[in-house]
Amino acid sequence: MSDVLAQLQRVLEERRHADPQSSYVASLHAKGLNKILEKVGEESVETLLAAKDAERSGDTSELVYETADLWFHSLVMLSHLGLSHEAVLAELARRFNMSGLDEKASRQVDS
Ligand SMILES: N=c1c2ncn([C@@H]3O[C@H](COP(=O)(O)OP(=O)(O)OP(=O)(O)O)[C@@H](O)[C@H]3O)c2ncn1[C@@H]1O[C@H](COP(=O)(O)O)[C@@H](O)[C@H]1O
Repeated sequence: MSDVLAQLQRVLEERRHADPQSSYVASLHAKGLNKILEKVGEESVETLLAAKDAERSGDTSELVYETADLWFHSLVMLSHLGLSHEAVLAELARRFNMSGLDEKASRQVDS
């Protein structure tokens, strides 16, 4: 499973130059950043609503589905701007062993 993101990244890169008529990802690239951001926003809201439903019902299947949509559209956004999931994974790795509370406190001292 760990190379799912790498495989998807390769497809997303190929789609940057593909025919928009033949590919959903290519059609998003062709429509431009605002359309991609609109989809990221839509999928964010759908994920929030699915999380509330999951808490209420105990059924998490819709939450997994919507989170996959959100991750997918976020990856399209990064790809559109010449970035990949690797930049995000590197940032998460950089944060290993860094308490979120300590990180927040260090920002408050800086500002
Ligand atoms: N993982 C995905 C993936 N997840 C979600 N989606 C699409 O994202 C869209 C989600 O938007 P909505 O739920 O809002 O559905 P919609 O109403 O059809 O969307 P809009 O018309 O409002 O834009 C749907 O069209 C889904 O099919 C995806 N489309 C593609 N991929 C991956 O990207 C690869 C390349 O896809 P193509 O570019 O289509 O070949 C595929 O092989 C997959 O691996």
